[in-house]
Amino acid sequence: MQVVTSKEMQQLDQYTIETLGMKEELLMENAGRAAAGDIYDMYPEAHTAVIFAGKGNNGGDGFVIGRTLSSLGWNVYVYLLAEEDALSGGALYHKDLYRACGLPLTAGTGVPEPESPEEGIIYIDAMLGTGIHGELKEPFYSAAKWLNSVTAPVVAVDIPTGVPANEEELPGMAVNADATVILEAPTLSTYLYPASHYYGEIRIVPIGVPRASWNALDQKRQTWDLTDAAKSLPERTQESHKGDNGKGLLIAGAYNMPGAPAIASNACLHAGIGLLTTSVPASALSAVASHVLEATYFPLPETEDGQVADLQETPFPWDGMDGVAAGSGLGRTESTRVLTKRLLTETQTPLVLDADGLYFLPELEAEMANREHPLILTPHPGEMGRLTGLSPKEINAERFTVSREYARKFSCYLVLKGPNTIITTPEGRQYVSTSGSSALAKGGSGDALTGIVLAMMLQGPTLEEGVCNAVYAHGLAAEIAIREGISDYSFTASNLIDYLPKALAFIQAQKK
Ligand SMILES: NC(=O)C1=CN([C@@H]2O[C@H](COP(=O)(O)OP(=O)(O)OC[C@H]3O[C@@H](n4cnc5c(N)ncnc54)[C@H](O)[C@@H]3O)[C@@H](O)[C@H]2O)[C@@H](O)CC1
Ligand SMILES: Nc1ncnc2c1ncn2[C@@H]1O[C@H](COP(=O)(O)OP(=O)(O)O)[C@@H](O)[C@H]1O
Ligand SMILES: [K+]
Repeated sequence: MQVVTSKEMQQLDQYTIETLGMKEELLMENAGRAAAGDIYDMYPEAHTAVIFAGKGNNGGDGFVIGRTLSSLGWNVYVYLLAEEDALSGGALYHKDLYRACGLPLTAGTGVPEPESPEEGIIYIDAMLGTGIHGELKEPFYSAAKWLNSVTAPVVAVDIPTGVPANEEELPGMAVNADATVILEAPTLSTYLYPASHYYGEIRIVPIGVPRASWNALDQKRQTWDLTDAAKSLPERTQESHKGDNGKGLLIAGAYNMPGAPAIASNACLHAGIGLLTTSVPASALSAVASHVLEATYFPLPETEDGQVADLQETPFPWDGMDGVAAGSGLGRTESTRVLTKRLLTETQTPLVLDADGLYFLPELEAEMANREHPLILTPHPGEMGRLTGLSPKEINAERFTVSREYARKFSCYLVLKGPNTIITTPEGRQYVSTSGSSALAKGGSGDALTGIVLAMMLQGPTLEEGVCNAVYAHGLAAEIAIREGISDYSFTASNLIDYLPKALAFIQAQKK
């Protein structure tokens, strides 16, 4: 599923109408019909739709939805928040058709009187869609406020009115929908927070935009969902041996941080790696090994307090590896800086850096730029802030743009974590993972992700797909755990590791 900006959506629309010759009214008919069908299925007990329509195309969709739901047996009322003569194009055509069908319409700039709550009423927000600019003006401001006060379900068409489509700051007022029926493709704000909270349940309906229109659009941003994971996750062959499934080296931890390497190692092993060597400061080894039986170990020299030390001459076994991951729990000492520099310059395989492994990168930009082998960085917004000099708030407001600029600048794969983690390739292709749960907002979740990325990037089929699958499976494991009754209070990275086998089995089952 492609993810677009409002401008890209307009280009798609324009190509379909002007170049391919599909009538605007027909495209709107398709859109409204698809949305109405979805709303009808979503609320089998409902019998009445109260639709708030604007004067643009979002309002035009509202008239089609009204007419369609009426044909399906519902009572419908449209409140047009504009004078009737303000409409033009497809919206005017569908308003006239709605009226010609004898269906009720109130036009003007007032907001309807509040009604007593009644079972079976659905409010539909078809006021503004991707055409919004800036703060909501009247009468939409009051109408949005009014819709936010009703107890009945509110379904937004395409975008909740007031929410910008792109990476813009949320205005003071927006419709807080229970569900949003997105037409054809989601826009950026669907996957940006806090904007995404306003969407409620996300439902995406195809509206029949021809493939030719999509092919003409130069855009490289999409979701990564169950279908993508199932399609790309390679089948394990009967005759494979451990060497075929990737040999990885994980460098992590300290005497007082044995959890990070233990979690990352277990996650890596459960995500399918053939052979794992875990490298931890010597005094942490027995604690880690007692939790991870399947790894082999490469102890690191350490300081008196059990942190990595003096790694300048350490003969790391990376020559025999297919991939290396480093960072979690290493600390931010000079030794970590030395290690990070050696990793960037000496490893001849894909390299994953996370947590403390990201800390010294602003001092090692030349080494990053000169690196010839794939580099995969997995920062959370705080770490991304350190890499870019921006605040986490600024990062989250422009997650797509910030990730793309950084990944292209340093030719790296960037996994910007958070709800709807974004994976960006060195060429600027972007994937938004649709899996995840707020249960993951706990120490250790990131360590688990590092391990899963190390394992899955080595499974392929390409590194890009492997990294996307790692992020997807990580989020799905948390979702399944919550679905099966684990409280999001209690959920830990250990639960995530326990549920990873179910998540992978679920993805594999979709292949059948
Ligand atoms: N792109 C596509 O492929 C399709 C889009 N359709 C619909 O078209 C919508 C976009 O339509 P439009 O471009 O006409 O735009 P909208 O219907 O979102 O709104 C445009 C109107 O809102 C006003 N407006 C903008 N910002 C405002 C603010 N802050 N306060 C008050 N009024 C404001 C503008 O002056 C303009 O009159 C989509 O969201 C979707 O619902 C569908 O009809 C068909 C297919
Ligand atoms: N609210 C949330 N919704 C979905 N995923 C989340 C949420 N909060 C955190 N995550 C995920 O959990 C992981 C946390 O990683 P990180 O912040 O590095 O944690 P730590 O370093 O403590 O292990 C990331 O994969 C992130 O995407
Ligand atoms: K809307």
